[in-house]
Amino acid sequence: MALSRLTLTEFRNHVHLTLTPQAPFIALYGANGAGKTNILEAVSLLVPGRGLRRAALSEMAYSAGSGGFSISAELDGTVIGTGIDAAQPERRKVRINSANATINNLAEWISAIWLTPAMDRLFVDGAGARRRFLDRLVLALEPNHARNSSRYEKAVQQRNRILTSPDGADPLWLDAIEAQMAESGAAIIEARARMLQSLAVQLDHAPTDPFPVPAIILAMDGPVSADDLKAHWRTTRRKDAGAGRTLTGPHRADLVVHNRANGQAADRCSTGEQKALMLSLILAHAALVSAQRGAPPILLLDEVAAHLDPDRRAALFARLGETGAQVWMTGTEAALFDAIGPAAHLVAVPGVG
Ligand SMILES: Nc1ncnc2c1ncn2[C@@H]1O[C@H](COP(=O)(O)OP(=O)(O)OP(=O)(O)O)[C@@H](O)[C@H]1O
Repeated sequence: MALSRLTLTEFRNHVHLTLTPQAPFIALYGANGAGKTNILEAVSLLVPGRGLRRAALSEMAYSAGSGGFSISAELDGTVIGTGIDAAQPERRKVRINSANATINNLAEWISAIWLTPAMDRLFVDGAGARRRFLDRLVLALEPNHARNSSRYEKAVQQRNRILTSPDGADPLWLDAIEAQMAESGAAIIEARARMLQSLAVQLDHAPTDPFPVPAIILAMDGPVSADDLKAHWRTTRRKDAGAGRTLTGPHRADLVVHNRANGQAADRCSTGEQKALMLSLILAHAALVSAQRGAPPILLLDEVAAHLDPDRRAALFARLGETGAQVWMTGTEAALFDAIGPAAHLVAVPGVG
Protein backbone atom coordinates (compact mmCIF):
# COMPACT_ATOMS: atom_id res chain seq x y z
CA MET A 1 0.00 0.00 0.00
CA ALA A 2 1.66 3.24 -1.12
CA LEU A 3 0.59 6.77 -2.01
CA SER A 4 1.69 7.72 -5.52
CA ARG A 5 0.45 11.31 -5.04
CA LEU A 6 -0.44 13.52 -2.09
CA THR A 7 -2.01 16.95 -2.62
CA LEU A 8 -2.68 19.41 0.19
CA THR A 9 -4.73 22.55 -0.28
CA GLU A 10 -4.82 25.17 2.47
CA PHE A 11 -3.88 22.50 5.01
CA ARG A 12 -2.06 24.15 7.95
CA ASN A 13 0.95 26.07 6.51
CA HIS A 14 0.73 24.35 3.10
CA VAL A 15 -1.33 26.57 0.79
CA HIS A 16 -0.82 24.18 -2.09
CA LEU A 17 1.56 21.22 -2.08
CA THR A 18 1.77 18.16 -4.31
CA LEU A 19 4.17 15.31 -3.66
CA THR A 20 4.64 12.35 -5.98
CA PRO A 21 6.69 9.78 -4.05
CA GLN A 22 9.29 8.14 -6.26
CA ALA A 23 10.79 5.71 -3.73
CA PRO A 24 9.63 3.66 -0.73
CA PHE A 25 11.12 6.10 1.80
CA ILE A 26 9.90 9.69 1.67
CA ALA A 27 12.40 11.69 3.71
CA LEU A 28 10.96 15.12 4.55
CA TYR A 29 13.67 17.48 5.76
CA GLY A 30 13.74 21.16 6.63
CA ALA A 31 13.97 23.68 9.44
CA ASN A 32 11.88 23.56 12.60
CA GLY A 33 8.39 24.79 11.82
CA ALA A 34 8.76 24.19 8.04
CA GLY A 35 5.66 21.98 7.97
CA LYS A 36 7.09 18.44 7.92
CA THR A 37 4.85 17.02 10.67
CA ASN A 38 1.91 18.77 9.01
CA ILE A 39 2.48 16.54 5.97
CA LEU A 40 2.49 13.39 8.12
CA GLU A 41 -0.65 14.65 9.86
CA ALA A 42 -2.34 15.05 6.46
CA VAL A 43 -1.59 11.41 5.60
CA SER A 44 -2.80 10.30 9.05
CA LEU A 45 -6.15 11.98 8.34
CA LEU A 46 -6.70 9.61 5.43
CA VAL A 47 -7.47 6.82 7.90
CA PRO A 48 -10.44 6.82 10.32
CA GLY A 49 -9.85 8.88 13.44
CA ARG A 50 -8.68 12.37 14.27
CA GLY A 51 -5.15 12.14 12.89
CA LEU A 52 -1.82 12.12 14.65
CA ARG A 53 -2.35 15.34 16.60
CA ARG A 54 -6.04 14.73 17.38
CA ALA A 55 -6.53 18.40 16.59
CA ALA A 56 -9.81 20.17 15.90
CA LEU A 57 -10.67 20.38 12.19
CA SER A 58 -10.90 24.17 12.33
CA GLU A 59 -7.28 24.35 13.57
CA MET A 60 -6.06 22.56 10.45
CA ALA A 61 -7.30 25.04 7.86
CA TYR A 62 -4.60 27.47 6.68
CA SER A 63 -4.99 30.43 9.05
CA ALA A 64 -4.90 33.08 6.29
CA GLY A 65 -7.05 31.06 3.89
CA SER A 66 -10.71 30.49 3.09
CA GLY A 67 -11.39 28.45 6.25
CA GLY A 68 -11.57 25.09 4.47
CA PHE A 69 -8.87 22.57 3.54
CA SER A 70 -8.50 19.47 1.42
CA ILE A 71 -6.18 16.47 1.42
CA SER A 72 -6.24 14.16 -1.56
CA ALA A 73 -4.17 11.12 -2.41
CA GLU A 74 -3.84 8.48 -5.03
CA LEU A 75 -3.01 4.90 -4.08
CA ASP A 76 -3.09 1.83 -6.25
CA GLY A 77 -5.33 3.60 -8.79
CA THR A 78 -7.84 4.86 -6.21
CA VAL A 79 -8.27 8.53 -5.33
CA ILE A 80 -9.21 9.21 -1.74
CA GLY A 81 -9.67 12.55 -0.07
CA THR A 82 -10.89 14.36 2.98
CA GLY A 83 -11.30 17.92 4.18
CA ILE A 84 -13.73 20.57 5.29
CA ASP A 85 -15.59 23.34 3.45
CA ALA A 86 -15.41 26.85 4.87
CA ALA A 87 -19.22 26.92 5.01
CA GLN A 88 -19.38 23.79 7.19
CA PRO A 89 -16.09 23.68 9.10
CA GLU A 90 -17.37 21.20 11.68
CA ARG A 91 -18.28 18.54 9.10
CA ARG A 92 -15.50 16.38 7.72
CA LYS A 93 -16.06 15.27 4.15
CA VAL A 94 -14.66 12.11 2.62
CA ARG A 95 -14.52 11.15 -1.04
CA ILE A 96 -13.42 7.87 -2.60
CA ASN A 97 -13.08 7.89 -6.41
CA SER A 98 -15.23 11.07 -6.61
CA ALA A 99 -18.14 9.56 -4.63
CA ASN A 100 -19.11 10.72 -1.14
CA ALA A 101 -18.07 8.24 1.54
CA THR A 102 -17.74 7.98 5.30
CA ILE A 103 -14.57 8.23 7.37
CA ASN A 104 -14.92 4.55 8.29
CA ASN A 105 -14.99 3.58 4.56
CA LEU A 106 -11.41 4.86 4.28
CA ALA A 107 -10.16 1.88 6.31
CA GLU A 108 -11.00 -0.42 3.41
CA TRP A 109 -8.52 1.44 1.18
CA ILE A 110 -5.69 2.61 3.36
CA SER A 111 -4.01 1.83 6.66
CA ALA A 112 -1.36 3.88 8.39
CA ILE A 113 0.54 3.59 11.65
CA TRP A 114 2.46 6.50 13.16
CA LEU A 115 5.08 7.18 15.77
CA THR A 116 5.51 10.78 16.94
CA PRO A 117 7.43 12.54 19.72
CA ALA A 118 4.07 12.99 21.52
CA MET A 119 4.03 9.16 21.86
CA ASP A 120 7.30 9.15 23.82
CA ARG A 121 5.19 8.89 26.98
CA LEU A 122 2.70 6.38 25.59
CA PHE A 123 3.66 3.69 28.12
CA VAL A 124 3.73 6.15 31.02
CA ASP A 125 0.67 8.37 30.60
CA GLY A 126 -3.05 7.52 30.64
CA ALA A 127 -4.57 4.42 29.08
CA GLY A 128 -6.61 6.34 26.48
CA ALA A 129 -3.67 6.94 24.12
CA ARG A 130 -2.53 3.31 24.47
CA ARG A 131 -6.04 2.12 23.63
CA ARG A 132 -6.17 4.35 20.55
CA PHE A 133 -2.78 2.99 19.48
CA LEU A 134 -4.01 -0.58 20.00
CA ASP A 135 -7.10 0.16 17.91
CA ARG A 136 -4.98 1.62 15.10
CA LEU A 137 -2.99 -1.64 15.04
CA VAL A 138 -6.26 -3.63 14.87
CA LEU A 139 -7.77 -1.35 12.23
CA ALA A 140 -4.79 -1.86 9.94
CA LEU A 141 -5.65 -5.57 9.95
CA GLU A 142 -9.44 -5.43 10.12
CA PRO A 143 -11.12 -2.44 8.41
CA ASN A 144 -14.42 -3.35 10.07
CA HIS A 145 -12.97 -2.40 13.44
CA ALA A 146 -13.65 1.30 12.74
CA ARG A 147 -17.38 0.66 12.32
CA ASN A 148 -17.59 -1.50 15.45
CA SER A 149 -15.68 1.12 17.45
CA SER A 150 -17.96 3.97 16.29
CA ARG A 151 -21.09 1.96 17.06
CA TYR A 152 -19.79 0.97 20.46
CA GLU A 153 -18.71 4.50 21.43
CA LYS A 154 -22.04 5.97 20.38
CA ALA A 155 -23.94 3.32 22.37
CA VAL A 156 -21.81 3.90 25.49
CA GLN A 157 -22.47 7.65 25.27
CA GLN A 158 -26.19 6.96 24.92
CA ARG A 159 -26.16 4.60 27.92
CA ASN A 160 -24.33 7.22 30.01
CA ARG A 161 -26.91 9.84 29.03
CA ILE A 162 -29.81 7.54 29.95
CA LEU A 163 -28.22 6.54 33.27
CA THR A 164 -27.73 10.17 34.26
CA SER A 165 -31.05 11.42 32.89
CA PRO A 166 -32.92 13.58 35.44
CA ASP A 167 -36.16 11.77 34.45
CA GLY A 168 -34.70 8.42 35.59
CA ALA A 169 -33.36 5.63 33.42
CA ASP A 170 -35.85 3.70 31.28
CA PRO A 171 -34.94 -0.03 31.75
CA LEU A 172 -36.30 -1.11 28.37
CA TRP A 173 -34.31 1.58 26.60
CA LEU A 174 -31.23 0.48 28.58
CA ASP A 175 -31.81 -3.16 27.55
CA ALA A 176 -31.76 -2.12 23.89
CA ILE A 177 -28.65 0.06 24.20
CA GLU A 178 -26.77 -2.55 26.23
CA ALA A 179 -27.58 -5.17 23.58
CA GLN A 180 -25.98 -2.90 20.95
CA MET A 181 -22.98 -2.28 23.20
CA ALA A 182 -22.61 -6.01 23.82
CA GLU A 183 -22.63 -6.88 20.12
CA SER A 184 -20.08 -4.27 19.01
CA GLY A 185 -18.12 -4.54 22.28
CA ALA A 186 -17.61 -8.30 21.91
CA ALA A 187 -16.50 -7.77 18.28
CA ILE A 188 -13.94 -5.19 19.47
CA ILE A 189 -12.60 -7.51 22.18
CA GLU A 190 -12.30 -10.41 19.74
CA ALA A 191 -10.54 -8.30 17.09
CA ARG A 192 -8.05 -6.95 19.64
CA ALA A 193 -7.35 -10.45 20.95
CA ARG A 194 -6.86 -11.81 17.39
CA MET A 195 -4.43 -9.04 16.53
CA LEU A 196 -2.40 -9.42 19.75
CA GLN A 197 -2.23 -13.18 19.33
CA SER A 198 -0.95 -12.89 15.76
CA LEU A 199 1.44 -10.11 16.76
CA ALA A 200 2.89 -12.27 19.56
CA VAL A 201 3.63 -15.03 17.02
CA GLN A 202 5.25 -12.46 14.73
CA LEU A 203 7.34 -11.11 17.63
CA ASP A 204 8.54 -14.68 18.42
CA HIS A 205 10.51 -14.48 15.18
CA ALA A 206 11.66 -10.87 15.46
CA PRO A 207 15.36 -10.05 15.74
CA THR A 208 16.21 -8.91 19.29
CA ASP A 209 18.99 -6.55 18.25
CA PRO A 210 19.25 -3.55 18.18
CA PHE A 211 15.58 -3.10 19.09
CA PRO A 212 14.35 -5.12 22.10
CA VAL A 213 11.24 -7.20 21.51
CA PRO A 214 8.13 -6.34 23.53
CA ALA A 215 5.71 -8.72 25.24
CA ILE A 216 2.19 -7.30 25.08
CA ILE A 217 -0.83 -8.13 27.22
CA LEU A 218 -4.33 -6.69 27.04
CA ALA A 219 -5.65 -5.78 30.48
CA MET A 220 -9.41 -5.54 30.82
CA ASP A 221 -12.00 -5.85 33.59
CA GLY A 222 -15.31 -7.57 32.97
CA PRO A 223 -16.51 -10.36 30.69
CA VAL A 224 -15.72 -10.78 27.00
CA SER A 225 -18.65 -12.51 25.28
CA ALA A 226 -21.69 -10.56 24.04
CA ASP A 227 -24.13 -12.45 26.30
CA ASP A 228 -21.96 -12.04 29.38
CA LEU A 229 -21.36 -8.35 28.65
CA LYS A 230 -25.12 -7.75 28.35
CA ALA A 231 -25.81 -9.54 31.63
CA HIS A 232 -22.92 -7.72 33.31
CA TRP A 233 -24.05 -4.21 32.34
CA ARG A 234 -27.55 -4.97 33.60
CA THR A 235 -26.04 -5.55 37.06
CA THR A 236 -23.85 -2.43 37.03
CA ARG A 237 -26.55 0.15 36.18
CA ARG A 238 -26.83 1.57 39.68
CA LYS A 239 -23.07 1.79 40.20
CA ASP A 240 -22.50 3.30 36.73
CA ALA A 241 -25.33 5.80 37.26
CA GLY A 242 -23.64 6.87 40.51
CA ALA A 243 -20.34 7.35 38.69
CA GLY A 244 -22.07 9.12 35.79
CA ARG A 245 -20.48 6.74 33.24
CA THR A 246 -20.04 3.12 32.23
CA LEU A 247 -17.16 1.88 34.36
CA THR A 248 -16.41 -1.46 32.68
CA GLY A 249 -16.10 -2.67 29.11
CA PRO A 250 -13.66 -2.60 26.20
CA HIS A 251 -13.54 1.21 26.35
CA ARG A 252 -11.58 0.80 29.60
CA ALA A 253 -9.04 -1.77 28.36
CA ASP A 254 -5.31 -1.11 28.55
CA LEU A 255 -2.13 -2.40 26.97
CA VAL A 256 0.57 -3.70 29.29
CA VAL A 257 3.99 -3.89 27.66
CA HIS A 258 7.24 -5.44 28.90
CA ASN A 259 10.67 -5.95 27.45
CA ARG A 260 10.63 -9.69 26.65
CA ALA A 261 14.35 -10.11 27.27
CA ASN A 262 14.46 -8.91 30.89
CA GLY A 263 10.80 -8.58 31.91
CA GLN A 264 11.20 -4.84 32.55
CA ALA A 265 7.86 -2.99 32.42
CA ALA A 266 7.84 -0.51 29.52
CA ASP A 267 6.87 2.39 31.75
CA ARG A 268 10.07 1.78 33.76
CA CYS A 269 12.32 1.73 30.68
CA SER A 270 14.29 4.80 29.57
CA THR A 271 12.73 6.99 26.86
CA GLY A 272 15.18 5.56 24.32
CA GLU A 273 14.34 1.97 25.33
CA GLN A 274 10.62 2.72 25.12
CA LYS A 275 11.08 4.11 21.62
CA ALA A 276 13.08 1.03 20.64
CA LEU A 277 10.28 -1.24 21.95
CA MET A 278 7.78 0.76 19.90
CA LEU A 279 9.89 0.46 16.75
CA SER A 280 10.17 -3.28 17.26
CA LEU A 281 6.40 -3.51 17.69
CA ILE A 282 5.69 -1.40 14.61
CA LEU A 283 8.09 -3.45 12.47
CA ALA A 284 6.48 -6.74 13.56
CA HIS A 285 3.01 -5.31 13.01
CA ALA A 286 3.91 -4.14 9.48
CA ALA A 287 5.11 -7.65 8.64
CA LEU A 288 1.89 -9.09 10.09
CA VAL A 289 -0.37 -6.75 8.08
CA SER A 290 1.65 -7.52 4.98
CA ALA A 291 1.18 -11.26 5.50
CA GLN A 292 -2.54 -11.02 6.27
CA ARG A 293 -3.69 -8.22 3.94
CA GLY A 294 -1.12 -8.56 1.20
CA ALA A 295 0.38 -5.10 1.80
CA PRO A 296 1.95 -3.41 4.84
CA PRO A 297 0.48 -0.21 6.28
CA ILE A 298 1.97 3.17 5.43
CA LEU A 299 4.36 4.16 8.23
CA LEU A 300 4.64 7.75 9.44
CA LEU A 301 7.72 8.22 11.61
CA ASP A 302 8.07 11.73 12.95
CA GLU A 303 11.54 12.73 14.17
CA VAL A 304 12.57 9.13 14.73
CA ALA A 305 15.90 9.18 12.85
CA ALA A 306 17.41 12.06 14.83
CA HIS A 307 17.07 10.18 18.13
CA LEU A 308 19.05 7.14 17.05
CA ASP A 309 22.82 6.76 16.79
CA PRO A 310 24.10 6.14 13.22
CA ASP A 311 24.30 2.33 13.66
CA ARG A 312 20.77 2.01 15.03
CA ARG A 313 19.51 4.39 12.37
CA ALA A 314 21.05 2.25 9.63
CA ALA A 315 19.58 -0.88 11.27
CA LEU A 316 16.15 0.76 11.42
CA PHE A 317 16.26 1.73 7.74
CA ALA A 318 17.29 -1.82 6.80
CA ARG A 319 14.47 -3.36 8.86
CA LEU A 320 11.93 -0.87 7.49
CA GLY A 321 13.11 -1.70 3.98
CA GLU A 322 12.45 -5.41 4.64
CA THR A 323 8.80 -4.70 5.53
CA GLY A 324 8.17 -3.32 2.04
CA ALA A 325 6.19 -0.46 3.61
CA GLN A 326 6.02 3.06 2.26
CA VAL A 327 7.72 5.05 5.02
CA TRP A 328 7.30 8.79 5.55
CA MET A 329 9.99 10.20 7.81
CA THR A 330 10.94 13.67 9.02
CA GLY A 331 14.20 15.26 10.15
CA THR A 332 15.89 18.63 10.14
CA GLU A 333 18.83 17.47 7.97
CA ALA A 334 18.90 15.49 4.73
CA ALA A 335 22.08 13.80 6.01
CA LEU A 336 20.02 11.89 8.60
CA PHE A 337 18.72 9.77 5.75
CA ASP A 338 22.06 9.08 4.01
CA ALA A 339 22.07 5.41 4.99
CA ILE A 340 18.84 4.78 3.08
CA GLY A 341 20.64 5.30 -0.23
CA PRO A 342 18.64 5.18 -3.47
CA ALA A 343 15.47 3.93 -1.69
CA ALA A 344 15.01 7.48 -0.32
CA HIS A 345 13.07 10.23 -2.02
CA LEU A 346 14.40 13.37 -0.34
CA VAL A 347 11.91 16.22 -0.08
CA ALA A 348 12.96 19.68 1.11
CA VAL A 349 10.09 21.25 3.07
CA PRO A 350 9.10 23.84 2.05
CA GLY A 351 10.40 23.20 -1.42
CA VAL A 352 10.02 20.94 -4.36
CA GLY A 353 9.83 17.14 -4.04
N1 LIG B 1 -3.70 26.33 10.52
C1 LIG B 1 -2.48 26.76 10.25
N2 LIG B 1 -2.27 27.75 9.32
C2 LIG B 1 -1.04 28.17 9.03
N3 LIG B 1 0.08 27.68 9.59
C3 LIG B 1 -0.06 26.74 10.51
C4 LIG B 1 -1.34 26.21 10.88
N4 LIG B 1 -1.16 25.25 11.81
C5 LIG B 1 0.16 25.18 12.04
N5 LIG B 1 0.83 26.06 11.25
C6 LIG B 1 2.27 26.29 11.19
O1 LIG B 1 2.92 25.07 10.88
C7 LIG B 1 4.24 25.12 11.43
C8 LIG B 1 4.49 23.85 12.19
O2 LIG B 1 4.57 22.84 11.28
P1 LIG B 1 5.15 21.42 11.65
O3 LIG B 1 4.81 21.05 13.03
O4 LIG B 1 4.76 20.55 10.54
O5 LIG B 1 6.71 21.76 11.60
P2 LIG B 1 7.93 20.76 11.47
O6 LIG B 1 8.58 21.03 10.17
O7 LIG B 1 7.52 19.37 11.75
O8 LIG B 1 8.82 21.34 12.65
P3 LIG B 1 9.73 20.64 13.76
O9 LIG B 1 11.01 20.24 13.06
O10 LIG B 1 9.96 21.75 14.72
O11 LIG B 1 8.96 19.50 14.34
C9 LIG B 1 4.30 26.28 12.39
O12 LIG B 1 5.05 27.31 11.77
C10 LIG B 1 2.85 26.69 12.55
O13 LIG B 1 2.71 28.05 12.76
